[in-house]
Amino acid sequence: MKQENTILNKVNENKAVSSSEIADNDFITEVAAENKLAKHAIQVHKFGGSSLATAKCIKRALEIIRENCQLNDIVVVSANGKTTDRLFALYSLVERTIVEHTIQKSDELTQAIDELAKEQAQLITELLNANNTKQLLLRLNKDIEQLTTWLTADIAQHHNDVLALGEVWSARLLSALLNEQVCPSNSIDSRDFLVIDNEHSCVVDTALSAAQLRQRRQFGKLAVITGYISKDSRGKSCTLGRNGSDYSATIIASLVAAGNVTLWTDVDGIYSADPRVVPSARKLHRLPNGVAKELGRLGNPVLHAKTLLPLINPLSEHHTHLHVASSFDAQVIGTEIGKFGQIAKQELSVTYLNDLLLAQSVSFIGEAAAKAKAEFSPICIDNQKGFMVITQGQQKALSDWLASHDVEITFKPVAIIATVGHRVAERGDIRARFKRSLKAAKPLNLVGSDNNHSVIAILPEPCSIELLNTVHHEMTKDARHIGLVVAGMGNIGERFLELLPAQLNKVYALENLHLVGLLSSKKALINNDGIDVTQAASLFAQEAQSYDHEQLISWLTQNPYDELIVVDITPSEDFSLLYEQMFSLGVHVIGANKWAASSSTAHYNNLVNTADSNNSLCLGNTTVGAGLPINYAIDDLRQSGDSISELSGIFSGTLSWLFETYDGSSNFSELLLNALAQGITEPDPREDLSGRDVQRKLLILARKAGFELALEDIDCQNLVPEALQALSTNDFLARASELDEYFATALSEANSKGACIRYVARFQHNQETGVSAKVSLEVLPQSDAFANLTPCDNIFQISSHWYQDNPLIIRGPGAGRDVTAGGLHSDLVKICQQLAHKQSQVKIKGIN
Ligand SMILES: NC(=O)C1=CN([C@@H]2O[C@H](COP(=O)(O)OP(=O)(O)OC[C@H]3O[C@@H](n4cnc5c(N)ncnc54)[C@H](O)[C@@H]3O)[C@@H](O)[C@H]2O)C=CC1
Ligand SMILES: N[C@@H](CC=O)C(=O)O
Repeated sequence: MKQENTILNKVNENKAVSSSEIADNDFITEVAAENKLAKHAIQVHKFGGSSLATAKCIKRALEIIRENCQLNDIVVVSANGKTTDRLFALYSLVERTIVEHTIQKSDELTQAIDELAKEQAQLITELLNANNTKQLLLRLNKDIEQLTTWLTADIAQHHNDVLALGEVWSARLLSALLNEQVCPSNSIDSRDFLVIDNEHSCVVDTALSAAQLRQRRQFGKLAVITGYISKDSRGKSCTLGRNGSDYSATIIASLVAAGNVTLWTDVDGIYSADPRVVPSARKLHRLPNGVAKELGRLGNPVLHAKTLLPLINPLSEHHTHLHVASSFDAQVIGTEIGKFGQIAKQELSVTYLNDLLLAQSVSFIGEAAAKAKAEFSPICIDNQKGFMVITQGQQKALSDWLASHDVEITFKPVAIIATVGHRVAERGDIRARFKRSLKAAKPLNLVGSDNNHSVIAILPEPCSIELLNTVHHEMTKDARHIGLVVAGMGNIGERFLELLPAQLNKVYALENLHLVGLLSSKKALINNDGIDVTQAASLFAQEAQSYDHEQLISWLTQNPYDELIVVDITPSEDFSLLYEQMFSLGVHVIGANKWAASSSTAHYNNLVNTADSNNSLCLGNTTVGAGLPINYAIDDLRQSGDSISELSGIFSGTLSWLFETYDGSSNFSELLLNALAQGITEPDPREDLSGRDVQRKLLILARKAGFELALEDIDCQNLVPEALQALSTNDFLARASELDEYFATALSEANSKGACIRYVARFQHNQETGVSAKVSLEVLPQSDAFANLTPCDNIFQISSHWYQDNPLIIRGPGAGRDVTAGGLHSDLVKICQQLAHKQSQVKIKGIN
């Protein structure tokens, strides 16, 4: 942020521009719209041709700009839709006309120019108000006259001037529309500042270009700059070649040291293989710079190696992140390219190139190979075996070059398929897996790239879609990255985190799980590169920052993982109210928190439906019985076709401990404080004593058993006297001795009958009488199954169609740090196992 501010100041210092320059470069509308832009960080946004193809697309781009830009940002545009192709076609037509001397072709030319002009005019009239339409149509007519002159009089001189018109029109139109509807804006022709040495090497004169750009930008106006074009030092128009607009955007970003470049395009990110032909391709949310560059070099359809060049400067302190996002669905998170840590470095992808040549010569062996490499930048080279792989377009130049050295060369048609990832060529396991997956294709050779970010297999035949799918499957089958966020770092949360490192080491299903977020009620530590699990608590203590729920949801929306699991170990109703948003984002939730599962019927049903419709998984086994498998047992009976008629037992570890231990020898309140200190009560022990905790648990189990019930349908005996109910937790604890008399009396009355007191939950369903449910203090004979538990144990008794005469009983510790944290880990493993079988769903707007 600091850096961005510095740059803004520099731009402002240099804002002195002569009035004639403004008039030349600025489209002035009668009243500029007041600034309605939302964000505040320097960014470059580039819109590709498909994102500006129609009036509808342009309006969508306008919306994206409104939501994502500030005035000092820069918008770079390609020509609208297929305008550049049409300009190319015009040029070729003229060339043919000249060669063939045909009059007929010149009619065709006039018609083609008319069509092009009409198309532009239509965009202008559809989008702009009457006055701006008039002005832009006048300028378009002038350009068309100029185009006709170039094409008919001096064509050879003006090849690039002709091609440049597409971007000029596009920038002018978007800038005018912004002026009308969003913010003050000016369009800039990049030939007015961007200077390169020549079209072939495209080396930018950085100092001159940056200085000229500073002069062209106007303070308080959003600059819309033409992509694709530039000029050489003699002032001649140049283009930046295929996908030149992306390259323009990154050059411009480097000139202004922008923090971000977003390429708004028709696909929603970079995938682990071309998703048009590999249905199981996964979106790569974060790609390290070097890996992205290698992908571009080896045929990725979205990325081009040149695009990344201006952003990768190992000597520079400044790092610009590149995003690829879909202008057709701006809410979908795309791919971010930049400097990332370990998780992003584990990503693997597969790419291929057909129609290549394997060139063999002694000139490619040993030290001599270096010259050939410098001259031709081959796709790969093996200087031991003396071959390199080049494009067909390089064949003639390479033959000529070797002929001049009087050396022989042979060429053989080949294709390549490569696995790309951070330093994969150094990893024996990946090479071996890649080799195995290629067995049927009989590769001629396997070569590691110079930067080690790819292993390239040279194929004797073109790479088939089938082979691409097979290799992709093998290389990425276990590569789903799962992010883990832990909310609540109290009694149970702390233990959960202590157990995490060992779990990650020994449980295979957790292989791709990364701890990425820790939350308490006030602070959050989020790290997309992963939090060291062995130091989670201390890192949280040192680095966590204040946050609010809006920020949390915004991060959850943008999270870069294939799957995200939130483990809710809070007692907070507020936090449980976020579940619906989490589910609608496809986030999975594991809860020890009972609020959501025992909320109102409408809210609960809505949560279940939202989770279902978004394929979100939700497990909450520890909400009842801590680690005991009671939720699972009920689920299993129900899913297997059994029907449950009765559920009863001791559902509270706290109350079990208290009543099993309480024999009158010490005060009830002393035991209560003792239980609190052991961590077996709820954070506020009145949640236990009021019966509410047991009431919630009975509701959760009854719902699991398939009954539609609400909390109010369960009678609940509150053991907290009215006078203590409304106090703060601390005040309640200070006055806990006021509980003693009631329990002393209840105990002595029960004992006088040879009985004991226990807090019992009972649910019954009967065809005739319907449902009855209550939680209360009962006097039980000492021989009762619920009367003789180890303190803190829970007991669950289930009667069902299958368990009629002899009920199913589950008994064991129902509260406590270890068993609850263990139960949460068990849920975590289950979710990860289920996610391992989940197919990723590829979403590509604009392609399918
Ligand atoms: N203690 C036990 O044996 C069992 C507890 N549970 C449940 O586990 C949960 C946690 O219990 P304990 O660890 O004993 O509580 P605790 O009070 O020791 O810890 C709760 C933690 O949650 C955090 N927190 C509170 N509100 C939050 C919010 N809105 N966002 C993020 N963090 C928030 C607090 O900062 C605190 O670190 C409770 O819901 C409890 O019912 C479930 C089964 C057994
Ligand atoms: N206080 C609860 C803890 C778990 O939910 C209990 O006693 O069971």
